[in-house]
Amino acid sequence: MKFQGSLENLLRWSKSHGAYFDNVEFAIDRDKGVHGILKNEISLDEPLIIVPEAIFITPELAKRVFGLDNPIDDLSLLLLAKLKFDKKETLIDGNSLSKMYEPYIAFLPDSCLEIGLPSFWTDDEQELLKGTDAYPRLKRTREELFERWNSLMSLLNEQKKLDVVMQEAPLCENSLSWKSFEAFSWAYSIYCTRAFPNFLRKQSERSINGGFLCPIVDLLNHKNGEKVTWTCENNSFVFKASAKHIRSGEEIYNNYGNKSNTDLLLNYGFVLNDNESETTTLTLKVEERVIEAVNKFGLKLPEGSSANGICFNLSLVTPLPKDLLRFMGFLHQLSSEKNQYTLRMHLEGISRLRDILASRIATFRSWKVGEHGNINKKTIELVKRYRSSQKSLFQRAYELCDSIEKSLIQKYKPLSLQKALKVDTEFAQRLTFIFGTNKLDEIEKKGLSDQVLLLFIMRCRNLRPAGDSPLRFISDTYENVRATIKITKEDVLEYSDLYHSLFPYLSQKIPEIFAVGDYSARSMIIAGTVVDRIVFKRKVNGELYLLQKVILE
Ligand SMILES: C[S@@+](CC[C@H](N)C(=O)[O-])C[C@H]1O[C@@H](n2cnc3c(N)ncnc32)[C@H](O)[C@@H]1O
Repeated sequence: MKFQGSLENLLRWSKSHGAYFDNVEFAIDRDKGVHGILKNEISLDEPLIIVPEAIFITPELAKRVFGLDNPIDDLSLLLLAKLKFDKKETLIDGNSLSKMYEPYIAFLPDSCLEIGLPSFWTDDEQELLKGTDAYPRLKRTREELFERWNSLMSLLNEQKKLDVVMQEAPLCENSLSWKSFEAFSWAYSIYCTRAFPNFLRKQSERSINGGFLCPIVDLLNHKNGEKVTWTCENNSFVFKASAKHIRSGEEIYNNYGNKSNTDLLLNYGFVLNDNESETTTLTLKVEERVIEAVNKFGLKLPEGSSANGICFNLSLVTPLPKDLLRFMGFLHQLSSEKNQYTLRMHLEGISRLRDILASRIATFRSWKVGEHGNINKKTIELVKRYRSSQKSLFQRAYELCDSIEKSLIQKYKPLSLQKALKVDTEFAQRLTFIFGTNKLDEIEKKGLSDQVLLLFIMRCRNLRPAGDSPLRFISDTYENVRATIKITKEDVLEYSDLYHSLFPYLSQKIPEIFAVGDYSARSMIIAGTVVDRIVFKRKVNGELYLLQKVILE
């Protein structure tokens, strides 16, 4: 952290070039670093900070120094690295830029380590992020930066051998060569954490995604949702904050854009507690043919979806996107539901999604910091906060699965097996004889629910319920399956043991039920398909439902 002296020096320097911030005081503390505090309350449209263009560091300046025109940010980074690390003065039209910017450069954090972007953490520290959204992105950043630096060096005819080793955490000591990858990494970290978008200065060039450095305004910390305005007028950067909510003595925040903790962590090296803009990614993998079928079915998948992964974005506002729910439902479509999206698919999809979310949460819960390794304590704390905010989002999505499932059950009121058995008390009473209990929860605990369902479905068919009976749709579904099913050898093998464990024993012991109608092995196989088509098990309480086909919009 910088000392008060270098901050005062910077403030004096900026004022001598015409910067204005009379109602702002800048302070340094251990947790917040440098930050701005409101000295006097002012009216809403009064600027808090004005910085003249003369002290910006811009791509145009870099272009003039190097006499090159390409690529926009990389030359700016090189200029910054030159201003900090080059022992020789950087001159422009005979004037020394090094002297001009000395108070600003001297104030900036000295090393990548101090700036703290995860891309420059030690390998052991980076491993702490494994399994989060940040991990693959931070690996890419470092590699891309290395490529950018390499091409810049070729441009300057300074081509380094490609086997230059990327150091674990570039040290950025003052003795570094200004053209080194380490110096470039330092400049990148400074730009990443402090630069403003170029299009603010050149409104006509919105496509320019590079940045410029604007001293003083870059001393303000960030808060999501803070109402601030940035404008470039009369050759100056004008910063206004909605000072309505700020009292004198309180911190003035900037707003770097409402960002998720992954973005804040990777680009600024911190995270926010209770971040309202938090997002996370749920990546699901399916085969290419499934993706084709999903597209054909007309479901929208996130951009870039492929067999390598479909990345659904979960946010605090929308923890469970509709497209994700539909996709999960589609994965459980049966051939009898071709071109349809049914309540059963929807419930089954939600239930499976809940399992996936539960396993993500369990992975977050079981995460532990290894005992050894080159790891800074502050980094551990930061990663813990980041992981905890990501876990909360998965947790929220998980809880939402439960509440959506509950409201669907309340809305469509499907027939529970419990209720269905009340319609056929004769069958229900025999359950104690067959399974040792007629309590469904005990039967479920013994893992015998499937047998109850098969027997009950065969029974429903043999009962031939009347048109207005709540059990009628079960026998209708049975008939439907019977008319179309093609029984294979595998089906016979699958049900053989179970069938012979129950029959002819049941037909002999309870003939009033199991000797009336068709209780053949074939009938059990048909009932098995009926179970697939109509049964839904609510995992929260183990309750079994028999669903009539409901097609959802
Ligand atoms: C533009 S600078 C702001 C001034 C900075 N505090 C300093 O000491 O120079 C951005 C850096 O400030 C820190 N920062 C900004 N907002 C923060 C916040 N809300 N919580 C923690 N750190 C923050 C981060 O290190 C970030 O990379």
